[in-house]
Amino acid sequence: MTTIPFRKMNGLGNEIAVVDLRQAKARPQAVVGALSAKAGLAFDQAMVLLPPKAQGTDAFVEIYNSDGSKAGACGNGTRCIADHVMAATGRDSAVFQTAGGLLVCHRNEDGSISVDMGAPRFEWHEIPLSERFADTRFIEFEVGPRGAPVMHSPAVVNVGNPHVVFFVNELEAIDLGRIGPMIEYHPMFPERVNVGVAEVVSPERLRLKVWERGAGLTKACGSAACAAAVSAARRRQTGRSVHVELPGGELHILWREDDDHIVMTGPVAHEYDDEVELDATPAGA
Ligand SMILES: N[C@H](CCC[C@H](N)C(=O)O)C(=O)O
Repeated sequence: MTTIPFRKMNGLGNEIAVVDLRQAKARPQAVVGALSAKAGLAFDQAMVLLPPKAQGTDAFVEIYNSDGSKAGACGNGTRCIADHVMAATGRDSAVFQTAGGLLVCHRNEDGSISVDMGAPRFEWHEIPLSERFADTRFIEFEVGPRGAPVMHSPAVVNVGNPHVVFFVNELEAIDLGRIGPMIEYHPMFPERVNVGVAEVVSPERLRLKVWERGAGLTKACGSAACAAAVSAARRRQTGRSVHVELPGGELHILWREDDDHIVMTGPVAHEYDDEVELDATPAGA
């Protein structure tokens, strides 16, 4: 029987389980399966730290949604693992590598954590979108009984993971719990997609709610906040520095002009430490 410690955290209510396997010999999938089966634990994402593969990084990170699918980015989860690593090293910076690229993190004077999420990607194949829809001008979805508000002409962007962002005049009119899965699984998105619905409050402020790929409605989604901020700025509806209000709280997003990188800043919360039991001896132990 192998026991693996984990740390339960959250980023604005986005439920995160942090598992540090840099010194442990255990298969990430087995650990995530044990976390999913653990009574009383609910998480949106599990952030699994593995031994670093690149010089100058603290860990290679695998990101698992609650449905077991893997993701290339998780903004809220990255702030959580940065807090975990900085608490252990005593440094105020941390660097991670994921399938989506490098994530450079630092702690600010006020205790918040900033993450350089890299540059956004907009090309059809980078989102990715299906070639079947290459001549599509825009995506339109009926979102309620006939005549109800229809969302259309969304933005699509990859910030390490795929996002589609609809801009609406009244966020409350959209039943994202109902239409989120319809869009997440739409054939236009061969790797599925995170679905954001945003309302522009001012040139410096957005309101956003998110249906997450592989996790459903969450209280906050850092990468979706990045996607919405970049999309609003591209449409000249906001500037490049915006506050994004999510159901769980507020993030600041800066889309830098000089290097095109997106910097997300926000809080983290450490809830408790616990452990999970792994049945069989891990392969390669
Ligand atoms: N559901 C996302 C991963 C987690 C994103 C979110 N929790 C965040 O804070 O960015 C995906 O499958 O791409």
